[in-house]
This record gives sequence, structure tokens and C-alpha cells, in this order.
Amino acid sequence: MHAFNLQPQPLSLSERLADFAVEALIDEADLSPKPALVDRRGSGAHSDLHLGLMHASALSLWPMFKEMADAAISSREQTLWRAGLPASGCEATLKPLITERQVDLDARVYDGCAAERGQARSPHSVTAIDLPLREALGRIGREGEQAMLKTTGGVNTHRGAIWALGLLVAAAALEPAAHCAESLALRAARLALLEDRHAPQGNSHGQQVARRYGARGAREEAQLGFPSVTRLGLPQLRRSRLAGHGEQNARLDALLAIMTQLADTCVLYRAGLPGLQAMQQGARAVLEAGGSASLAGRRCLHELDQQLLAMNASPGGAADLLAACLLIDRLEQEAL
Ligand SMILES: CC(C)(COP(=O)(O)OP(=O)(O)OC[C@H]1O[C@@H](n2cnc3c(N)ncnc32)[C@H](O)[C@@H]1O)[C@@H](O)C(=O)NCCC(=O)NCCS
Ligand SMILES: Nc1ncnc2c1ncn2[C@@H]1O[C@H](COP(=O)(O)OP(=O)(O)OP(=O)(O)O)[C@@H](O)[C@H]1O
Repeated sequence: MHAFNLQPQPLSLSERLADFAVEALIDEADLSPKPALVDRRGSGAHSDLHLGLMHASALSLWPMFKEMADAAISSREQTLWRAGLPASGCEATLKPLITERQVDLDARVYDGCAAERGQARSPHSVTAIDLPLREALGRIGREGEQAMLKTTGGVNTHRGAIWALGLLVAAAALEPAAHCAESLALRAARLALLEDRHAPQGNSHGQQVARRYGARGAREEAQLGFPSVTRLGLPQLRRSRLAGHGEQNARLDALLAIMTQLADTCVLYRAGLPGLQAMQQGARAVLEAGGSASLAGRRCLHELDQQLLAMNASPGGAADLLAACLLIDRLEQEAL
């Protein structure tokens, strides 16, 4: 026996999920040129952010993502144990879920992903999505926010991303074999639909925007199963890849596709409805001109960048959802 074991230890599921989440955040930050966002060129519309800070913040969140995945894994194991099932199986039948909205989400999961399993599934399978898990994720997310703020000296670099990617990491850990985009996003939605009783009642920018414009932002996007990602970002990412546009252009196109329809509360808070309209119309113009890979599309992208900078309208919510898109894309490709 040697004193040192030089064999690399295989990473656990939760470690791999934390790696994927941090990589998605770093890839999003590095992607350039993004309109009015922090990227390799500079700080966009943000006076208090820069690329190094985004990287440091992303890395500081690794333990948080791992802890969220661990919480989901142990919730699943406990549920299986209570149901008298071996931890390797997840096809057992449990009680129906609580709300009609959740049952509706369930139906969409099983319609969308039946092919993934090659067999029909009971709509009430074990997924261990319950209030204790939701509240554990809320606590871990709030602690992660504190770690982020400590790293950045109090600047909000990744608040929205903690929420979106945290839910997705937990959703992936709950059923590692079911990693098609729809099923992942809808498991995350079921978590987001549960009300965390310990969430502090704040007066965030998102809440102010909700009162003023009725846009429910990050919370609603998650509760609906990340439609901006599954219906806009991911399909565009695939279309642009298939068209041979190159990976960076495909990612920019995915961001733009998300921007065409998102009610981004960062933009609404900073630049109101004119800012949101400029973001959505400008993003549409780039895609209609041929996307980021074309010369005409690049010109429109430059115009959009200038216009959003002039309005101080940074699409931070769309950036978070691009990171979510990259994470889901990665999870779909990996055997967990
Ligand atoms: C739900 C969250 C995002 C708070 O949302 P709220 O709109 O009140 O806050 P705030 O304006 O500070 O931040 C929202 C962030 O979401 C992003 N965002 C903005 N618009 C959108 C949108 N339409 N869709 C998705 N994300 C968006 C932006 O990055 C923005 O900065 C979240 O921070 C939260 O509640 N955290 C509590 C801890 C918790 O439960 N964590 C669970 C971890 S899984
Ligand atoms: N590349 C990026 N550049 C800028 N913001 C990003 C980027 N990627 C993600 N974001 C998201 O944007 C949000 C930061 O946006 P913003 O600074 O407008 O939020 P805020 O703290 O609510 O507002 P303000 O800075 O106006 O006080 C973060 O929650 C973060 O998740």
C-alpha cells in the first residue's frame, strides 16, 4: 500500500452537477459580444461588475450547488426508503401530487419524455419533491447568496442564476436518468411552485417591478418550467449549431432568442417598458437579419448593444436563462 493514492477519485454525482453549473455560469460570462452585459469586452451597462468578479462569484457558488444536489439526493433516498423501495429504482407509485397545477405539470413531463424511457410511466412516480426539500434549497440558496456577496464585496453578480441553476441542479439530482430538457425543467418547476415559509419578505427590484408592471420575473419563469429556455433558447441553440454557425454564435443566438420574449425584470427596473421593448425588438431584428454569424446580424447586434447601453438596460435575467440553457444542454448530453 502506498502512502499516497495518486489515482484520481471519480467525482460524485453532486460534484459533477456543481461542476456543470459553475461551467455554465463561466461560459455565459465569457460569451461575447453580449448586448449591455458583462463579457470579455467589458462591463456592459454595469458600473459595479467586471468579468473577473463574475468568474470569482461563479466559483464561490460551487459548494452551494453541490449542497443543493446532496439535499435532493438525500430527499429521494428518504422517499424511496419510506415507500419501501430500493434506492436504485424510481418507478414506484406514490400518492398523487397536491395541486392541480402540479398534476398538469406532471402530465406534460410524462407526455414530453415518455420516449426517453422507452416505456409509459405512472404520472405519480417517486420524485421526492416536497416542502422539506424546497425549504432546504431555499436555506442553501440564501447561504450561497451570502457567500457570493462576501466574494464580490456586496455586489449582486448571480442572484437570479442561483435561483434558476439551483433548481435545475436539484432537479437533475432527483432523477439523474431522466435528463431530457422538458422533464428536468418541469421537475424544477414543481420545486419552484412550493412556497418556502422561511423566505424573507423583501423589497427586491423584481418585487418592485412586479407591483409596477405585473411582471413576475424569475419566480414565474421557474414555476412555468423555464419556457424561455425550453421553447426559445434551446431550440435556437440547436438550429444555429445545425446551420453550422459555430458554438459561440449559436450561444449568442440562443441568448437573443430568449431576449425576444422575456419580461426581464432587470431591464424593466432599469429602463421601464421602453427598455423592454428595445430589448425584445432589437433581439428579433438580429435573428431576422441572419443571427450572430451573419454580417447583417452582427450590425444589428452592435446597434442593439449601443441602444441598450444608452438606456442602461442590462438583460441580466436573459443572461441567467442562457446559463440555464447551457446547463440543460450539457445535462442532456452527459450520462449522469
Ligand atoms: C426568486 C428569486 C430570484 C428572487 O426574485 P426577485 O424577482 O424577487 O428578485 P431580484 O429582483 O433581486 O432578482 C431576480 C433576478 O432574476 C433574474 N431575472 C429577471 N427577470 C427574469 C425573468 N423574467 N426570468 C428569469 N430570471 C429573471 C435576474 O438576474 C434578476 O437579477 C430568488 O432570489 C429567491 O427568492 N431567492 C430566495 C432563496 C431561494 O429560495 N433559493 C432557492 C434556491 S433553488
Ligand atoms: N454577464 C452578465 N452581466 C450582467 N448581469 C448578469 C450576467 N449574467 C447574469 N447576470 C444577472 O443579472 C443580475 C444583475 O443584474 P442587475 O445588476 O441589474 O441586478 P440588480 O442588483 O437587481 O440591479 P442594480 O445593479 O441596478 O442595482 C444578477 O442577478 C445576475 O444573475
